[in-house]
Amino acid sequence: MFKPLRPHGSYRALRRWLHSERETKIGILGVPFDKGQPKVGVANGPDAIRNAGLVDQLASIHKKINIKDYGNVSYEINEEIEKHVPNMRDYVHIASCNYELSKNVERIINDGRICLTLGGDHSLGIGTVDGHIKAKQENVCVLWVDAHADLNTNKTSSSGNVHGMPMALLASELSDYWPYLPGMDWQRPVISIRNVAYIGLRSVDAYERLIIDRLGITAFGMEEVENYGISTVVNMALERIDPEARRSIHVSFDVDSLDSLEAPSTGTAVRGGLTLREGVHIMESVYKTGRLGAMDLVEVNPSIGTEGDVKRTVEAAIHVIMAAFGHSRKGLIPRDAALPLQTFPHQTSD
Ligand SMILES: NC(=[NH2+])NCCC[C@H](N)C(=O)O
Ligand SMILES: [Mn+2]
Ligand SMILES: [Mn+2]
Repeated sequence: MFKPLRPHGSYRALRRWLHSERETKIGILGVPFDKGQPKVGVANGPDAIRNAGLVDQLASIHKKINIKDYGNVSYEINEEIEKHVPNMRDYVHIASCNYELSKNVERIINDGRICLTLGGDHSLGIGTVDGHIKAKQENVCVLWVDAHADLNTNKTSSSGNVHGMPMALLASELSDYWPYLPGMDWQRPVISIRNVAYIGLRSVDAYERLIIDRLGITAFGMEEVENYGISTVVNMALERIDPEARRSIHVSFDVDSLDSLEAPSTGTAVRGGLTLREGVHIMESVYKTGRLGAMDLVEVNPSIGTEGDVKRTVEAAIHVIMAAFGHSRKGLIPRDAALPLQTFPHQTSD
């Protein structure tokens, strides 16, 4: 079925490879952006995650983790975009911020790092997927882990919130459904929807459902997670979007994919979602492929809920990120260390 990138050798060698320390270079990018949805607070997501100790925790996974924090993306309003686009709130901000974001993501990946983008709302997926594809010359597939499909166009959206639209802007099959978007010429509808899979869906608008069915989009909703189990679901998703196991994987992880009991501090929480264990399982599976190219962790809103809710949500986000970069619930074998058996006291021979 699904073939992880691995050295040749025995099953034991493969197991060892999967559960040992692996050189991992990470570039962290914060996007304190909230204009893709109406609630205040989500712009503080990146700093809430950093302040909870993200970098130290990542560094503690093992010694071969190399982390560089590139800080937060800042952008200036592109004055030439005076045109607004119907039913896209704060369009000018969306276009300007994602332009900077795409360039930053492209640069971080070209620096040889896996780009970890901390949101901010999910409209930033426009820039991160675009930058990833530019850096990898198109050879990218996307796993969109979300309660929502984020597949509305400005004609189908009932909210006008652009965080409900990024996938529709990225998909080449939907390019004819958009009007000309001033200031977005850098953004090509870069990816075929055949290279995209959803996991976690449970709040899908009518037109989004129509598009998913018409285009035959790979979509594993909560029902499929129940029917097959998360392990089979991730393997099937990767098999569909990356059958030859050679693409760079982009995971866009909306924290609202998790059940609202696990991640209450988010703008559009939906009950009945993934457990934290399932979220972690998804990222462990992606890590094992060795082909994670970029990950977004979006929609953490520290202004929603109690202090305890915020803490739980941020911790959940960090668990999911840790799994993506090699933290193993089984424990890791130090790659170079030989077992110092002679030093175990119970093994001395008398
Ligand atoms: N990234 C998100 N949380 N998106 C929620 C989208 C909700 C709804 N489908 C809309 O278009 O407004
Ligand atoms: Mn969502
Ligand atoms: Mn989303």
